Amino acid sequence: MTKDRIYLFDTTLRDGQQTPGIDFSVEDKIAIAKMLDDFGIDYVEGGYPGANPTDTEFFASKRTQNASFVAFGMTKRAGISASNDPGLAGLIQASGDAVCLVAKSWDYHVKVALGCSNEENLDSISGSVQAVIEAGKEAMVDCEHFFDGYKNNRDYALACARTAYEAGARWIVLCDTNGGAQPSEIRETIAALIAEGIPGERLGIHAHNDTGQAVANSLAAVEAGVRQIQGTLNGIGERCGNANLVTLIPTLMLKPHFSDRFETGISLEKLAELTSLSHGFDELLNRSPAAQSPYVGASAFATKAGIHASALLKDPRTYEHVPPESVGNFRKVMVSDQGGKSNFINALKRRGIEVGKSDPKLDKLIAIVKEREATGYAYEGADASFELLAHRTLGRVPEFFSVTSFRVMVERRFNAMGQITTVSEAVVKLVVDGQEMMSVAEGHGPVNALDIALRKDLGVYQSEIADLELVDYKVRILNGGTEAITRVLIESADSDGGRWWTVGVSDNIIDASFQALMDSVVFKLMKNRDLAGRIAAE
Ligand SMILES: CC(=O)SCCNC(=O)CCNC(=O)[C@H](O)C(C)(C)COP(=O)(O)OP(=O)(O)OC[C@H]1O[C@@H](n2cnc3c(N)ncnc32)[C@H](O)[C@@H]1OP(=O)(O)O
Ligand SMILES: CC(=O)C(=O)O
Repeated sequence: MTKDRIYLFDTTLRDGQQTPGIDFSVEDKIAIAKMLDDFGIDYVEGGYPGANPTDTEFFASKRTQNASFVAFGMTKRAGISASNDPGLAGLIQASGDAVCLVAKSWDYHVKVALGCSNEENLDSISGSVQAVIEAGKEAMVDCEHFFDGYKNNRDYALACARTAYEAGARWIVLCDTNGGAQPSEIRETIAALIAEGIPGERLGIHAHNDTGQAVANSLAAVEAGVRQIQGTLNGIGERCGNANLVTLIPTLMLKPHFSDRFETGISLEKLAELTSLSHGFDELLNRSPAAQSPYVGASAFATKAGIHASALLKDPRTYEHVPPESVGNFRKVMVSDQGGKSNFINALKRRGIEVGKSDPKLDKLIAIVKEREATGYAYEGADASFELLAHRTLGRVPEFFSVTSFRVMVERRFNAMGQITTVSEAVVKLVVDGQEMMSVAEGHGPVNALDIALRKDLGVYQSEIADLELVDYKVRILNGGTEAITRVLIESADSDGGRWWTVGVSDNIIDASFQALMDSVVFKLMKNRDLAGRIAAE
């Protein structure tokens, strides 16, 4: 059976740019356009040339090799011809293969926002589309507020779509601009439009997520007959965002309900890069990927529940709707107080630690983890501390060094210039190879001072930890008040590209930090000896 082609249109660089808090530079835009182009997106909408210096510079040359490069802008103003409208001229002259024109399709907006007659708006649509086509470019029209317009004045909304179609627009894109439409309304409206003679292969959908249904509305539109979907990476966009292409693409490609009938321009090999595309984009935005994102989140294929882990290990299909590797993600069976033996055996096996299901040491490890989690530890986010605990319980951690005591002082005083200054100093006493040593250090804060002192002189091990770096430090107060229990999580990295998390818990923040720092250093020494850190994918 031949499949219908679904065209994917990305508006990350245009509607995504309208997200509060997001402001791309030209360099960002170049990098994102390349990511989208390499991935196999059909249309990359780059922005609004002429609206601001960034977009104008971005459109100085074509920024995609395979994807169609699209300039966005509004239809010509009423009362002037297309050739006399400087805004439209700027769009047409900008580098790019296509122009996407935003046009009013709700008569209320024509009256209130444009202040012209309904006929003048229709004339702006046809005149602008014709001007784009005459310039040798593909024209498409984003019918703004189409679904609201259809509810309020069906005939006028249809007239706008028909005018764009008859003027030769390749795509007439139906926009749920305010994001309030429901899937059933989308389906019914599109069916009516197709019944009026505008074919589905010329229709697109642009859905906003104000009721959390942008993806559902886009899929409903496809079921109703549209063949172009507009959306953004990770669902960014104005207000609550746009339809998330990172969710839509795997649904179209992996769910038989869609994949039996439709195909996209993306290969299955590229689909396996989806998680890296999504996370790479978050990296560029300087934000952490959302753990619960469908398909690509760190939790998308994770389980803490013992019953789930047990079944997953027998056959992953028991608790997975698609194979994680199909989207470049991976299965994660975590250890926590929600886990049973299967979680632990699997987590240990991944780290190269074999233990039998009936080994009493396994029961002991599970009991320790559950007991510690009850007091505030969280091993699911502290892989290295879990691994060390497992090695210790199974009796396999060398005694590299021991800390006999530490002391941390924080002093607030006036400096020589008479300004108030806060100084942190730490003293650590430890025994390495039978030799007692003492290190003193000052730091930006008490934890920093302690870290520097601990790692200042580790005797024979000093050169081994030279490339150890602390890259993140998180503190969580587990119950209120100044005598609260504190959980500290530390992320460490080394020059091999290794990254690991350690945890400490105490009613004293310095003590909690010390535990996490100690685990980090010991883990590094174990890792250097290939005794830890050999984590295999599940
Ligand atoms: C639903 C959407 O997401 S549509 C995209 C929205 N995105 C943006 O607006 C981002 C980029 N926009 C901009 O930088 C500016 O709006 C510009 C540069 C395009 C225009 O700036 P200005 O000329 O100062 O106009 P301003 O932004 O104040 O108002 C928009 C004008 O366009 C008119 N207009 C709006 N939509 C259309 C349309 N589809 N066709 C013709 N004219 C339109 C409005 O009536 C208004 O005209 P007025 O100034 O005579 O009242
Ligand atoms: C065009 C557009 O972004 C909208 O109508 O939402």
